[in-house]
Amino acid sequence: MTQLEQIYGVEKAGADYVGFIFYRASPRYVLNHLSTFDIRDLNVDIQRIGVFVNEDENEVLRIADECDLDMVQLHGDETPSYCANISNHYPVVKTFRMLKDDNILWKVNKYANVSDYFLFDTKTVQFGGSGEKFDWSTLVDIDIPNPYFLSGGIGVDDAEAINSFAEEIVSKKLIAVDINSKFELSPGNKDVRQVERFIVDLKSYKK
Ligand SMILES: O=C(O)c1ccccc1NCC(=O)[C@H](O)[C@H](O)COP(=O)(O)O
Repeated sequence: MTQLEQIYGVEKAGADYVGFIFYRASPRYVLNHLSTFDIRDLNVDIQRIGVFVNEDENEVLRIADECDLDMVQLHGDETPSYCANISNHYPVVKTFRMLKDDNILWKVNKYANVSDYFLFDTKTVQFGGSGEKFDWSTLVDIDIPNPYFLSGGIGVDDAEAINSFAEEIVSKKLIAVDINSKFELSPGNKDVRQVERFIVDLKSYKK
């Protein structure tokens, strides 16, 4: 998210989290649009997640403090000891950027005790926000140790497939669906009406 009005819009639509990209190379780099104090002073009842890519640890903590973030999402090649240091201060969402034949458990197990949540995304040179679909069927039958976010190219027409995935045993630990570029008019400019429609489609499953 990069625009205050849209943050209030997605909160009203029922989103549980909003994400802010603190990676300078991203077209969604939030500090080109909002200040850390804008983020801190948001009057929302919604969790604020800061997304970082291979950032200096002290800088992550400085920004998280200044914005009063609720969680830190580590979307690069951060090591388990890096995650452990950050998780002494903030809940950590560790992202795994997956290739088709990756051994998922081998990748995630060493992060189980040093992060609170996992997030599965597609591996691309952009790190994130690529719109490339992650094949979540690769998670079925795997005993994922931590609660996780599903991500990677999710669009408004995926609600039905996600609702089916939610029937799988592996989805017991699925806590949220992370949406991004497929809900944009341009990078960082969200289509709030599409977000509303998607949330209605997902919540109709929950009822
Ligand atoms: O969105 C970005 O520009 C970005 C850049 C670098 C690291 C992470 C980034 N986004 C983080 C996310 O969690 C995205 O929502 C996730 O990659 C999925 O994006 P999309 O494939 O566009 O749905």
